[in-house]
Amino acid sequence: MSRDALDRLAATIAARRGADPDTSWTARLLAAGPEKAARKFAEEATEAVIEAVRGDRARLTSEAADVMYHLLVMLAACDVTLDEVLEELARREGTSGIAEKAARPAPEG
Ligand SMILES: N=c1c2ncn([C@@H]3O[C@H](COP(=O)(O)OP(=O)(O)OP(=O)(O)O)[C@@H](O)[C@H]3O)c2ncn1[C@@H]1O[C@H](COP(=O)(O)O)[C@@H](O)[C@H]1O
Repeated sequence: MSRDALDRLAATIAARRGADPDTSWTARLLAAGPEKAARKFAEEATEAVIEAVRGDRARLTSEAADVMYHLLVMLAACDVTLDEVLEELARREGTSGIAEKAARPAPEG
């Protein structure tokens, strides 16, 4: 999926806020709140993990698409934009993963 396609999907998800939950899965998830979206993301991630461990490439590809879609819905439910996530990835470019981990903000609460 190109960056354009990812942007279009994020825009579609944002536009579904307040849409009819009977006709839009995205609207249904957003109306249910961040916890539902987060649980659905975790469920889809687990399904992707299972396919990765099983080594089923085609099913992993399909589950990974579900994961990416549900990640975007969870971010939207939490008012975090795709641009913010991509900016964070860009900020990390060229730094080692070990140094980056040490510099991460501590979790709130
Ligand atoms: N990429 C997706 C996408 N991937 C998965 N899903 C939906 O995610 C849902 C969850 O899948 P499950 O198999 O877990 O469904 P389920 O078991 O019935 O759900 P639960 O009972 O567990 O809650 C299904 O209804 C899938 O259709 C998606 N729904 C929407 N999109 C994209 O979002 C756009 C807008 O969709 P709507 O909001 O539905 O108009 C679409 O055009 C697509 O581009």
